[in-house]
Amino acid sequence: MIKVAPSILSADFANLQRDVQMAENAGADALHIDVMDGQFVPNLSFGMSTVADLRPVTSLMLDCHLMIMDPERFVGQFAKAGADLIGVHVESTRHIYHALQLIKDAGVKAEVVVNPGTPLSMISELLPLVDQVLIMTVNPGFGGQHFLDQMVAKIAALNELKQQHGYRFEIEVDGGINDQTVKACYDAGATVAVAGSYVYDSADPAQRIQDLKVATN
Ligand SMILES: O=C(CO)[C@H](O)[C@H](O)COP(=O)(O)O
Ligand SMILES: [Co+2]
Repeated sequence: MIKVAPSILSADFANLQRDVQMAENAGADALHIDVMDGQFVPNLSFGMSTVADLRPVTSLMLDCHLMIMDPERFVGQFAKAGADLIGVHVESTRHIYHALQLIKDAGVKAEVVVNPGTPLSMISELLPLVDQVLIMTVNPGFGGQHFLDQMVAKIAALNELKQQHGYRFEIEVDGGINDQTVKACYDAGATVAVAGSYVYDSADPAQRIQDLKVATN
């Protein structure tokens, strides 16, 4: 069964505590927090103060997906705010290895993220270091986009590398996840699924979290 990390990008920001606690009560495994700077992606969202405010209201693991340029400038502050895992895009910095080392030095789980157009060869040297790899299944920046089917082969290729070398990282997928696409990702080797609009744009978001789990059971 896949682990589910609802993305609060599609939550009601005026009722964020309610929407986070709903996810926790519904059996979510983590909370996905999309941080955008208007530079790396053409959108703005949350910062570290949102992470700090959410920390005391949930015991869910806080999975912070940084879609910002030169993320090494901020990883210390996100760790201090209460992040449990910090994801940085390989495309967002000249010093990705250093950024991941900074995350680990801060005592937080480290994740490398790859955009749809970025080949896995860009992250091969990083695989022994990371706790999680995030394969973007949409172009980053917005919720509610369509899943890119071509990414299923990329997930399978990453899982092949994982098995071949005995790596222990989790494989997360993000973008366009619903009860159909989650199964294709799970079958290809994904272990964690982010879902924003599928969960929060529903009349019964708690049921949707369960639906994702049932689809991969
Ligand atoms: O990183 C993201 C966008 O850049 C979001 O996590 C993702 O898009 C979730 O939204 P949805 O499930 O609606 O596609
Ligand atoms: Co995300």
